[in-house]
Amino acid sequence: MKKLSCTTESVHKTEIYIQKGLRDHLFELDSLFKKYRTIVIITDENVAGYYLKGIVKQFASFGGTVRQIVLEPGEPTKNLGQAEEIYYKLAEFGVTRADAIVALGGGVIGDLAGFCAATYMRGIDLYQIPTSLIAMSDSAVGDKTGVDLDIGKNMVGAFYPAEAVFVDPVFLQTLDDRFFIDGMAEVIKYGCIASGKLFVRLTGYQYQEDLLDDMDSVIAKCLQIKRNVVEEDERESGIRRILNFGHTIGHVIENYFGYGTYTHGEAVAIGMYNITRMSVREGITSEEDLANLGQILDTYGLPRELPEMDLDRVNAILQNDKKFEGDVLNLCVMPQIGTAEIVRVHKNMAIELFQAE
Ligand SMILES: O=C(O)C(=O)C[C@@H](O)[C@H](O)[C@H](O)COP(=O)(O)O
Ligand SMILES: [Zn+2]
Repeated sequence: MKKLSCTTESVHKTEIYIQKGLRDHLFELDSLFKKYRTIVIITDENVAGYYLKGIVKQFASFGGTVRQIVLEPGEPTKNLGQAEEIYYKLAEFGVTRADAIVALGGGVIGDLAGFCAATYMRGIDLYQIPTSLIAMSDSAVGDKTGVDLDIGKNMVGAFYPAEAVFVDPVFLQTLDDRFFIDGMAEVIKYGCIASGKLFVRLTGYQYQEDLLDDMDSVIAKCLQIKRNVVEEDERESGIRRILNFGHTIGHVIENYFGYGTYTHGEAVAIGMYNITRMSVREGITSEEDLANLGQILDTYGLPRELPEMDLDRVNAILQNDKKFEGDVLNLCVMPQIGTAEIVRVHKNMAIELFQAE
């Protein structure tokens, strides 16, 4: 037998910059960007209306060609057909492996543009400029890219690190209220799974303006937690599963009602509350912590009651969850606010998550 080993250069450093007003100072980052002949900015119509012109101008100052791809907003855009259209556009623009994609938008744009960056010519450089709270506090960091299939959320994708992520909370000033609240579900998730202090802090804001004022440090806390988890387990074979608190139920709801009917955050909020209801029944979590979780979801205007669903259809969707290991589903529960634990549930029992007590 001949034996070879192949060690690849898979360790990658993503720089994460968090600063109010950063979006007006991108032109100062010439050391990062002047090496690209072409930079393609992928965004959606809503974000383009507010910001594209200003951002293009700054990227143009690096001397290369700046191209734009503007997509319809919303989760239904995150599909393989759309990715294929993007590949053809990139080819038409003459994009090579020496060029870069900038994802300017929320979670949908970040996941889709990231997936195209990961797969076009087997990978070109990617930068993320998140403009929604969900993307700033969660999805733009951690290397997950992907698209939805009819049978499940994020079913096709790649772990693909960005070169850098630029977080500017000032973008949130133009974010629709429903999507601000949507992002708060992920922020609350970080309090639930890893920081009781963050959870308590989030209960203390009287007005949205106060929270917005503090947003750079709230986001920094979420991303610090996420960074620590992802550094330990990028490919989700262990601790990274805690980031999926509320997501097994959440992904089923998003898929069941059609992507975009419930926002991701709304579905995750229902998921966090109902998995916790189950863990109270199992004696893992106290009634008091469930009540505190319910209270904070109410305060931020997030839903928590399971909508009525046909259990056979639910079960069919549930079986495509990515947290299955063979017949066993790994579920994140919250023993106490600020802590997380993975419990293993057989696939025949998983449907109980959706059953009234
Ligand atoms: O980054 C992660 O890992 C997360 O679980 C964060 C989630 O908030 C995010 O929605 C993620 O995209 C879900 O991942 P998936 O693998 O369950 O599709
Ligand atoms: Zn999520």
